[in-house]
Amino acid sequence: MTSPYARELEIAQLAVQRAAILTKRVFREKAKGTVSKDDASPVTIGDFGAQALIIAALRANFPGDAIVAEEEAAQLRSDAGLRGLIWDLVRSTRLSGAAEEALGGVRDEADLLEVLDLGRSEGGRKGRVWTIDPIDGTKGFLRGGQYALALALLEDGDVKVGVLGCPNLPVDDEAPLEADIGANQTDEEGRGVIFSAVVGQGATSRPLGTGGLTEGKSIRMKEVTEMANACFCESVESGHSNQSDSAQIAQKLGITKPSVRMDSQAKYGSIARGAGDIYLRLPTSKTYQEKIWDHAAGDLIVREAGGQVTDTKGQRLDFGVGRTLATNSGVVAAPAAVHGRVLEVVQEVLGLK
Ligand SMILES: Nc1ncnc2c1ncn2[C@@H]1O[C@H](COP(=O)(O)O)[C@@H](O)[C@H]1OP(=O)(O)O
Ligand SMILES: [Mg+2]
Ligand SMILES: [Mg+2]
Ligand SMILES: [Mg+2]
Repeated sequence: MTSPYARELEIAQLAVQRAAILTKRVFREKAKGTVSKDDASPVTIGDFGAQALIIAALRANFPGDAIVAEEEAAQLRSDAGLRGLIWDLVRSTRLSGAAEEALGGVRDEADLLEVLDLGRSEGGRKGRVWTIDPIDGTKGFLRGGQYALALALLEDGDVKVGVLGCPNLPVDDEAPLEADIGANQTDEEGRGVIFSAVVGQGATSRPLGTGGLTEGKSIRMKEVTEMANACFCESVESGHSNQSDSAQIAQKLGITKPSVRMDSQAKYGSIARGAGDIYLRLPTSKTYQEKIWDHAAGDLIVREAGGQVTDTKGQRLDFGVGRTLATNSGVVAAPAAVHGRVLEVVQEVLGLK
């Protein structure tokens, strides 16, 4: 008997692997087709292309499922030049060998727009919903830092399958955390990893390849025996997480090492394999609502690796209330044994208790 969600996991990983071939191609090109979105955040031809390829794979394999994805086609309808660039990339990106046969493709430019807009579901508490962040950490991607391709399956609001493709993290689960890597290191041998998890089945890492999936290794969070030696991760962007609050929290916890700053859900993957210990995301504004695609895959991968993930109020992240985590505030992810202590100090510093 195959285990639950085996097919979803396989297709999700292949879809992420194929889309990562595209984002890596875009990174190597000088012109990344960067445009600004309404909220002034950047989006590139890599974001659109990767989203189209991932949705095409879901459409071919799970046609009845809803999809909540970050990007939409609107900008491409009025910009034929940008649309053409993305179409060229999408039609020429494939996995090697038989793996490609399991994944559907995009037929033409009109289909490209249609596929991108399949990701406009409102999400919610009912049924199967995939959530996609084609490039999480676009700013990191542009800088030559960390970024992730994130894909998760929710069922009735709970994360059942999570996949994170991290093209610029070391394959080696034992490799130390790097604060930042130079753009010229992104293509070096030994980088590119996929983290994955299925609810109740643990978490795994494997090299990010270009064809079929290679064998995975089970990953676990590291046990924190002494808080002083714990290593915590946070955003590079001070607008995404309050770095002065986190410095105070670290100090109160007796943590002596400086935080490691990296972009994207690579932070969740890194703590899940014990390269780091704690991930804090502390609100910088009262009005910003975290998006479900920025957390769903990472949340499950960390929990399946022995971690606990809550918001700053101590509540589980609730992926069933729509496209955003409207009822949550920030993120506190840590090994289960020390999560309570970390949360206590977070609440002290943020004045929540
Ligand atoms: N004010 C904000 N607070 C928290 N996260 C934000 C904020 N603005 C944007 N983000 C999102 O944070 C994510 C990156 O997180 P990190 O800094 O940890 O890598 C991105 O998905 C980004 O969204 P966007 O995709 O719109 O840029
Ligand atoms: Mg994101
Ligand atoms: Mg994104
Ligand atoms: Mg974005």
